Amino acid sequence: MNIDELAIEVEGLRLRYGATDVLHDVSFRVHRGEVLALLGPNGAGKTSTIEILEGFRMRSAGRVDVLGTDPARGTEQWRARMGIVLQSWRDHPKWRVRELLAFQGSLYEPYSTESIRRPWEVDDLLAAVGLTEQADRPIKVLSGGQRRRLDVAIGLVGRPELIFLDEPTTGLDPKARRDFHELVRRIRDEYETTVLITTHDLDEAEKLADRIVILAAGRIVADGASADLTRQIAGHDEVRWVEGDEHLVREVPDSTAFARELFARGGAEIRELEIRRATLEDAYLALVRNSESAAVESVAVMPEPNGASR
Ligand SMILES: Nc1ncnc2c1ncn2[C@@H]1O[C@H](COP(=O)(O)OP(=O)(O)OP(=O)(O)O)[C@@H](O)[C@H]1O
Repeated sequence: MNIDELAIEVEGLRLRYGATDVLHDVSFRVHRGEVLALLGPNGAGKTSTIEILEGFRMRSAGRVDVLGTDPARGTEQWRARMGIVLQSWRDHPKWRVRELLAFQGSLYEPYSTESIRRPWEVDDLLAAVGLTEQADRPIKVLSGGQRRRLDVAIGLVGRPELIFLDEPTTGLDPKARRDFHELVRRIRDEYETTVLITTHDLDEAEKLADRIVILAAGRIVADGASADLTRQIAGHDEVRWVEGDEHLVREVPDSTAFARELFARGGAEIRELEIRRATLEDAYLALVRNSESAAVESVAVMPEPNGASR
């Protein structure tokens, strides 16, 4: 894999619905083989951004390049190199799981190449998404989580080089969610698939993504590895303790040094010391709050990485 190759490049993207700007000057890049999580509160512009990248929505301004092509001029051949898993499930109640995947897969046969054999063999794909037992069942009898796995399988059947996953784990139980995370790691590691995932689950973003981009009110407010976002934006640990009758709380940059000083000063008086490290959720909430209270400049947390941090 050429780690310097870009799968997605977005520069100065703007989108306007009527008189309202919903994306203002959005710029980010995704390297090939990287997992990027796009986070942001409801209405931030995530789905609009993804739809522009997929070629389903026209932008108002800016430059967009996805797998070497401007999505506004994407051909069928270009589209066949991408997989898409939408938020809503398209109903095919009478089809059986295997039949549907075989049919969807057949659409990709003309796009098979020497290096990427399309489609994904159905039994292997069923095993990869954990639907082997449901292979011959009609879709209407699947549980919500099983349907979600089928959505993911439909997104993968064409062996995409780039897959868009819009809130893919909504409605999955913890075991299915963990299986799904393993599947994403596998398609990245074994097939070098680039993954762009939107989620409201910060834990999921932290576990899965090489990099996180946070969008708030149509602007990028952070772009970096999750550990860097947490450290550089939230940056402070919370220290709680009881001294005499008083319950005290401080936010400090270095909790170890603070605790040392505290004991040196207070000695036997200090009880119930608790230290809580800032989490990605703290960083996220701080950023979204800032962006709501003021027009914040984009925060480049990390220099553009030389590829995925694995
Ligand atoms: N067709 C449309 N016409 C007018 N406004 C729209 C249209 N589609 C979306 N919007 C507005 O654009 C903004 C961004 O919407 P978008 O769906 O991209 O947000 P999102 O980040 O995906 O939100 P969620 O997390 O709720 O899915 C919202 O304010 C939404 O109301």
